[in-house]
Amino acid sequence: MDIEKVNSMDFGEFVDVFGNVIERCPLIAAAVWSKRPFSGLGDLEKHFFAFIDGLPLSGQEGVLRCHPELAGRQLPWGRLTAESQREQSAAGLQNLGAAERLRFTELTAQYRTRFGFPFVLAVRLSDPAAAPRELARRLRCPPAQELRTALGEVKKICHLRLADLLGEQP
Ligand SMILES: NC(=O)NC1=NC(=O)NC1=O
Repeated sequence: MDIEKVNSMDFGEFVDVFGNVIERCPLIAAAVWSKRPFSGLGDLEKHFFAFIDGLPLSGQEGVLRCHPELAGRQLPWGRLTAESQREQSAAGLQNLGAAERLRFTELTAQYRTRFGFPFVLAVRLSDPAAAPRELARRLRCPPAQELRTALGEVKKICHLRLADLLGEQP
């Protein structure tokens, strides 16, 4: 899809297409539509990122809370969004060994207890085997720093999903 097609979309079409580039946050696409016309992928994602950056802390935490747990209970039951299902399956998280999955589950529970939102990682850009180590590392970060890190991962996921939709190299 080229940027001219994006700029020609009415509100409903735009939200249908871009409503899940930020996981389960169609409101962000609904707001970004007003910023058209876009000059390209970079301009489009700049507006998605700006919306997130402009949210109050409660809103930024809310965006993170809209993300499914990594390799969580939802994965085998297919209750993830199509994008998350694709990303998490491709990352091979469901292939974690029993011991790894148990450690990962324990760490994600500790993470959510400490920060109040799920551990978010752009799995397409990470080595899934390193995910438990990355989770253990981030678990020790100060909350304000971890919020910024987690939102950075949301932006990476957004970039990848936008690149897919526009048929561009991520
Ligand atoms: N909690 C998460 O990190 N979720 C996800 N990361 C991805 O790359 N896709 C997801 O669904």
